[in-house]
Amino acid sequence: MTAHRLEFRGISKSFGTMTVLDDISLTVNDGEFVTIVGPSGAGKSTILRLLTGTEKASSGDIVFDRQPLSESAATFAFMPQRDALMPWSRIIDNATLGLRVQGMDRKAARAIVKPLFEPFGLAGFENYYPAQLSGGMRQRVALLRTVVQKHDMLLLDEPLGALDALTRTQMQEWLQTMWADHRWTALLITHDVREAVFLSDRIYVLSPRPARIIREIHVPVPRPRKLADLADASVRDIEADILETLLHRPS
Ligand SMILES: Nc1ncnc2c1ncn2[C@@H]1O[C@H](COP(=O)(O)OP(=O)(O)OP(=O)(O)O)[C@@H](O)[C@H]1O
Repeated sequence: MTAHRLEFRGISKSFGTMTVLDDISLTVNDGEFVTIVGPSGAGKSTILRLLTGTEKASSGDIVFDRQPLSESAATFAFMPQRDALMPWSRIIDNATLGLRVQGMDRKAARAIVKPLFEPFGLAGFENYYPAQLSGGMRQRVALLRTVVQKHDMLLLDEPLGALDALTRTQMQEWLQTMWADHRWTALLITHDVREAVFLSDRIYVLSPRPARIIREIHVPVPRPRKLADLADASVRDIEADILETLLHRPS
């Protein structure tokens, strides 16, 4: 039987008279990479804010490991679109920040983070400052800071959105490899359909606001994936299908 970690059951959310989310039901299974794609302003970030506790649903239930989220001890590691690194702190201190906030002392936090500098392509940059790193490297620091935190699920809000196209593509390939190695349970939000197809096991497509789920698409491409897989006809069909849904949404 599939192990759902996260379930949204009929979630709606309004701000005043404006309905943003309308009867959203979705699941994320253990070790699964799920992506939500949708038009700008549809309500994608609001979905993540319901999980981080910044917003509350107007109706419906959020369940984590079969418990209401409000009663569960689930922890989410959240990575925002901007890297949000502290410019005055060295990379090692930025990378350990999440662990320090969770109460770990500096030595223990460094011991966890340091071995990951190599696989994250950051070896030798421990004592640099964020301004001395490229955009792609800064995003890797932000992701490193996110994944080392004690978490049940990663929440990624357009984590590559601020990068140029080439760096973004390189980061997608790198992120895919990292995910294949670690199998974090992950919920990604993106506008980028190719990115969604390349990274995900499953994709939910949202309508414009008020956001409803209008498609759920499985991506049956074996892992590990290579960028060349995107050229495969079956993958291009999935991408075209999602774009068609977004552009000419069925009622
Ligand atoms: N706290 C709030 N109060 C009032 N309106 C809000 C609030 N938070 C979000 N909204 C509105 O809800 C809608 C959805 O916002 P949200 O940020 O979830 O969209 P999004 O799909 O993530 O957008 P984008 O892709 O452009 O980042 C927007 O119209 C936004 O203005």
